[in-house]
Amino acid sequence: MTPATLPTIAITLGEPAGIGVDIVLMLARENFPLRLVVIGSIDLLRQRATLLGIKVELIAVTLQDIIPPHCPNQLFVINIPLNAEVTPGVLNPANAEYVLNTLRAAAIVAVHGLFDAIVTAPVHKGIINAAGVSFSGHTEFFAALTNTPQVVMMLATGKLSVALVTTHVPLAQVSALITPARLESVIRVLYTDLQRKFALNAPRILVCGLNPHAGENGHLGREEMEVIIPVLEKCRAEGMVLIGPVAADTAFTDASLTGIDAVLAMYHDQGLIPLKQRGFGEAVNITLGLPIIRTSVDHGTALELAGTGQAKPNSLRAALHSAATMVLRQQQKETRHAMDTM
Ligand SMILES: NC(=O)c1ccc[n+]([C@@H]2O[C@H](COP(=O)([O-])OP(=O)(O)OC[C@H]3O[C@@H](n4cnc5c(N)ncnc54)[C@H](O)[C@@H]3O)[C@@H](O)[C@H]2O)c1
Ligand SMILES: N[C@H](C(=O)O)[C@H](O)COP(=O)(O)O
Repeated sequence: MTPATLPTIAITLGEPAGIGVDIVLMLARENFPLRLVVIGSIDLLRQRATLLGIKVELIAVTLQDIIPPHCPNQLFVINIPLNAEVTPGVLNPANAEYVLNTLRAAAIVAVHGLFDAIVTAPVHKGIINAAGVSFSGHTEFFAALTNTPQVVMMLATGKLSVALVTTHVPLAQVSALITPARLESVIRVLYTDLQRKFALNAPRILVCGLNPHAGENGHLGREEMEVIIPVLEKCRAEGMVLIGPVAADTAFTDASLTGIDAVLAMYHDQGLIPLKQRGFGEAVNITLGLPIIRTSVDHGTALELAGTGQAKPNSLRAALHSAATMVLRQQQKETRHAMDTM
């Protein structure tokens, strides 16, 4: 790979009192073939680097600057100033707007093609809401910012990829949200992005039921018969390979997962408990359906570890790698397309 084709990736620091800052600094020590730009507070990076004893050169850049390939112990930073001083581990609603500003800046640069992808460090949903801003997650925030009607949250580790029909909603609302229209559009986004972003020509998707034993023919719940089965039949008629709805309790056994490219779970914990059981700390969160490439870590802000040096950067490393792979795949596809049309 020549330097000219290296992906340029923007990485947001997330909640300033959390471990996002720590793991970005830890990763900066490593060598990887990318151009990396951190979007966040340069003062915060400096203070946390001192606390952790990490020697790193922090270089402020603007959108006009050309970003060189990453060198260990060096970070290029688009500085977004904090609103208040930060104590590691201590949340402060005064910095909620700072966090949102980093996300807005990242989305803008990615949408305008200045950077190839965004990787996000974890934010604290509760403190943003406590500051008076309704916020349920990056997934929904980036969907709204980019006017994307349907996005899909998918987490992946090793050979297991799990996508969700509903995301950050109270459990009591899940059933009402599983409508034929939502399920069909989630399946279409998942299917298309598995093809586009993961180079799977004919993805095989295992679909979980909502109820115990996938409803037991309507005796334990009717969502399978009234919503899930009709939608699967409609999509199958177009050639999609959709298996299910299967009982979710055995959907994640090795036998059930054989030959499966992704599992579609009906709600957050149905899918993410087995996924994180398998690979917590190593998995990647990918937002499908967006006009930009966005990945993230599989963990939260771990406030108790901020500034201690105990946080592990593995999921962040995996998120960077996954974003870079998708960028390179897209570049190759565009090159092939350009050559085909010459
Ligand atoms: N991508 C994101 O922005 C994201 C993802 C998940 C959770 N969150 C948010 O994070 C906040 C805290 O969530 P939580 O407490 O449920 O989960 P958490 O992931 O922060 O912590 C769960 C456990 O895992 C440990 N842990 C987490 N990351 C680690 C790492 N990199 N290295 C070592 N140990 C690690 C923590 O110490 C804790 O014991 C919540 O506001 C939640 O919404 C954000
Ligand atoms: N649901 C995710 C998880 O459990 O890892 C997490 O909350 C992050 O979601 P966003 O990427 O939407 O912030």
